Amino acid sequence: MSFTIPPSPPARPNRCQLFGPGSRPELFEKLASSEADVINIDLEDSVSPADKAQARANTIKAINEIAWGKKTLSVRINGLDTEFWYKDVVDLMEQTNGRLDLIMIPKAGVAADLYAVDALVSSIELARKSEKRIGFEAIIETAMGFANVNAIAAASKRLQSLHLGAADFAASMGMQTTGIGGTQEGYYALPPKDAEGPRAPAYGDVWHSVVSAIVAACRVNGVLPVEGPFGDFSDDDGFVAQARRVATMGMVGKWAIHPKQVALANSVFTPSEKQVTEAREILNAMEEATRTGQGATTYKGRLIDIASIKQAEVIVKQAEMMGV
Ligand SMILES: CCC(=O)SCCNC(=O)CCNC(=O)[C@H](O)C(C)(C)COP(=O)(O)OP(=O)(O)OC[C@H]1O[C@@H](n2cnc3c(N)ncnc32)[C@H](O)[C@@H]1OP(=O)(O)O
Ligand SMILES: O=CC(=O)O
Ligand SMILES: [Mg+2]
Repeated sequence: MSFTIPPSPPARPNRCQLFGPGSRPELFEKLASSEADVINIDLEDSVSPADKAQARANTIKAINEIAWGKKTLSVRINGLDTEFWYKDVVDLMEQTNGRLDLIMIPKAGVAADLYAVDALVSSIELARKSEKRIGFEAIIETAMGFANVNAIAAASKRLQSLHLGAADFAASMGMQTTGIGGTQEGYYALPPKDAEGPRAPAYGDVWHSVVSAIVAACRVNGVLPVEGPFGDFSDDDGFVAQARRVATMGMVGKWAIHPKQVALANSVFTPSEKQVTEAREILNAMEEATRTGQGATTYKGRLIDIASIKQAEVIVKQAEMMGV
């Protein structure tokens, strides 16, 4: 271990974040009664420019009037290149009753984007003598955000989670696709021309490098790494495959852009009984090994050692936090 110990991320479940446009108030009660851990009311790209002011007013009313229970409540503000964002922040903070938990900053490109929002939020909190400190979420969804992900992850003490926004990311990177998340038709390799057997395409994971960069930046800075949208809500298997891939890579949750995706995300990001049992058995086996002076032993025919304790603890801690 380095002499520098990374901070721990917030200890709250973040398996699924359900989004709904601020311009569709008929959805708000449905967001509140869903099984998602986090609710994101959107003022950005799901709201047309003509509806921005009304969506903001709807959102403020909903924060104040709806019973959100134990949910983490977040609002995605407009980008820092727009005329809307400052008023999103000011009105949300001045006109709500303290129930708002997080502000989500889209298209974060440089650390100073978070600094700017932090300065505004801090000033409003000071003026209002507010005891609660609003947290931030930020989306990595541009080439610039990808290039600066480590600085962004370290930019503000308010930052609680970093997200991959596949749609804007694809556009910003000039990727040849209109698909939002998941396996992309053009990203495949073929076996060599003279290899034996059928020449079936093997699809690769086009999001792998940015997911990996986000996870590492988050883990260094005590921030939760979260996967963004999967646009084709008719494809449950595709959603689950994408979610399982990023869960295996270290992400803790995924967005739902339709209510049918909530249970899918919750099932992937809640450790299964089998995983938890296995993790506990590994911890027991290592306890026994330590008692007999061994650093390494075998479990189900495979090597486990002191590093296995840390791996197993990740799963046990997740399970304890989620009450499973
Ligand atoms: C892509 C990049 C991004 O930035 S993603 C993040 C921003 N986007 C969003 O917030 C979009 C969120 N989703 C939506 O607006 C809608 O789900 C879309 C995809 C447009 C589909 O809406 P709609 O045609 O009403 O769906 P549906 O008829 O299949 O609905 C079935 C029942 O579920 C409800 N529903 C729908 N969407 C939500 C939602 N987001 N949250 C909660 N409930 C939702 C519908 O009202 C409908 O309910 P009921 O069965 O009539 O009672
Ligand atoms: O904001 C999300 C995205 O995919 O773009
Ligand atoms: Mg986006």
